Amino acid sequence: MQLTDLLYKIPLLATSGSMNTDITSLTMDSRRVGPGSLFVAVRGTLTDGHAFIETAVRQGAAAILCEDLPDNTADGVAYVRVQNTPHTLGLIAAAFYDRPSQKLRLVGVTGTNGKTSVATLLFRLFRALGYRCGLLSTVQNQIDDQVIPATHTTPDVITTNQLLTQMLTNGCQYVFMEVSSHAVVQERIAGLQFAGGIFTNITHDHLDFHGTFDNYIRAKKGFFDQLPASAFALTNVDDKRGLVMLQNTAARRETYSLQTLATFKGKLLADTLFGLNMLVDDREVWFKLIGKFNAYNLLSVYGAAVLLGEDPTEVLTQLSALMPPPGRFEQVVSDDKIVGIVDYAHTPDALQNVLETIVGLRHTDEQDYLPQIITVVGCGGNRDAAKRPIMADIACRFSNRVILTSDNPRNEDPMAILEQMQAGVSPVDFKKTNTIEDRREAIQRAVAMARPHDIILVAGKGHETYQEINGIKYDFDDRAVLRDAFAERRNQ
Ligand SMILES: CC(=O)N[C@H]1[C@@H](OP(=O)(O)OP(=O)(O)OC[C@H]2O[C@@H](n3ccc(=O)[nH]c3=O)[C@H](O)[C@@H]2O)O[C@H](CO)[C@@H](O)[C@@H]1O[C@H](C)C(=O)N[C@@H](C)C(=O)N[C@H](CCC(=O)O)C(=O)O
Ligand SMILES: Nc1ncnc2c1ncn2[C@@H]1O[C@H](COP(=O)(O)OP(=O)(O)OP(=O)(O)O)[C@@H](O)[C@H]1O
Ligand SMILES: N[C@H](CCC[C@H](N)C(=O)O)C(=O)O
Ligand SMILES: [Mg+2]
Repeated sequence: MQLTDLLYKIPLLATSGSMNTDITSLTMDSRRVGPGSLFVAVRGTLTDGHAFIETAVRQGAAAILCEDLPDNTADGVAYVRVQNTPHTLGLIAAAFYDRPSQKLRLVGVTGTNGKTSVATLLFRLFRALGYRCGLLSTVQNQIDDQVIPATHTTPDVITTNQLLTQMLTNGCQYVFMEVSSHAVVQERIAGLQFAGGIFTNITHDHLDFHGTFDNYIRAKKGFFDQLPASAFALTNVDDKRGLVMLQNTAARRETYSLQTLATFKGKLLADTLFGLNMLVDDREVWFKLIGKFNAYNLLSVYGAAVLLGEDPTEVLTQLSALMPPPGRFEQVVSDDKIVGIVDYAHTPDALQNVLETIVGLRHTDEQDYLPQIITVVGCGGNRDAAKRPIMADIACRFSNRVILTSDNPRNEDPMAILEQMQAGVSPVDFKKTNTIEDRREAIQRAVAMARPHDIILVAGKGHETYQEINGIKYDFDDRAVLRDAFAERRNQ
């Protein structure tokens, strides 16, 4: 495609070289530049892509898109200066791939917690309703049955356009994707046309990246600000910031709630270890998911499906048969009835929700013995440090025993992270905590201390199948470790 076609309608600040150059690939990473590439220089958090313009030229780049032109330009290479390269990249990627997002119905889900759950449920629901579908999520990307590993919650905008193109080729009519706050700020959704947007909730997370909670709210709201008038914007009005999200959107405003008047109204009747019983728009339904937070997730999925034109009764029938996504309240039960729960709760709010759910379920158990709750939890390295003491405190408040351990230390010292977690534990709670840096040992210890009917929550990693330490991802799966520990207990 010619550079001039890619730049159609894009405000240019300066150009040099021929705009009729043929562009055969797009990239924002100099290491991927080849002959015919358009290299887009993006200022990142670690380095500045502008520093790699010369490298890109040496590797055969046909054109450079940047915010600052280099002092020396090379002959035969086109240079284009724009105000905002990541945003422009989104527009160019859409043009380069012939606007796949406009040819199918793309629905985005944003919020601190619940994005994967809602996007995955929508994907499974629409497949059950007979459509071919695509999914872009933290756990994995999917084109019908074909699984494509995911590296981010929201891929970069080039990858997204490539995947959408593949989805179109495979006949997908609907695509459901998670929209992380990082992605909004880094313009990873620029140029995508959404048919709908869903807001789940907003609580403490990622303050390392956004700086303040207000910036974090603004980032999430940025998704709704860019929705077109043809889209729907479906928000959770029970969340304090639910309506703020829709303040400036051009999209049709719709709401869901378990507490007040809304377009889609739910009422929780029962929350058990076997599932949720709810009234959804006055119809009584049993779902296989557990926990009040999932009542919200289900209600938003139902609302979105109805807004996309599906029959409410059919939607509820199919939805009631769906299982939770991997690593979300996933149960591993021992022969002697210790209940292991692996959950991706990696924020204070998620941890509290899951533990409140477990406390509630525990009381429904008809044993003489009140089961104990043992929580194994850690916090990721190179991520929001402010949540560490808070999560440790929450774990203690809702559990009988807590084992603090590692969760993807990345490039940080695991013991330093654990000390920051310990700082959140009150002196009274301290005696119920242990700190075991090695996550496998921590889970084994929890299993050793449990009695039949006790509940072990292993929080933070959910579906993850690795533990990342100093840039290396070692095989690690909470579910497998729990299963092994249960098997060992049986053999003793
Ligand atoms: C903090 C963050 O979001 N970082 C992302 C960002 O990296 P960055 O801004 O630090 O990039 P950089 O390394 O400074 O490089 C700047 C530019 O120079 C380019 N470069 C760099 C080196 C080189 O030799 N040549 C070159 O051209 C890079 O390709 C980049 O375009 O842009 C990169 C390229 O797209 C991403 O891979 C990277 O994700 C990192 C790996 C990451 O861990 N991100 C997490 C925090 C994230 O995005 N998480 C959210 C989910 C959060 C949630 O739970 O809600 C997600 O959407 O996954
Ligand atoms: N609607 C919700 N409200 C609060 N907590 C939730 C909700 N849905 C799920 N959770 C909790 O948050 C955890 C993560 O859920 P999920 O993976 O769906 O969120 P996410 O927004 O995709 O997370 P990420 O930002 O890592 O992509 C779950 O394991 C559960 O503990
Ligand atoms: N999407 C989140 C996932 C965190 C999961 C947790 N296991 C961790 O590694 O901190 C992030 O990248 O911040
Ligand atoms: Mg997710």
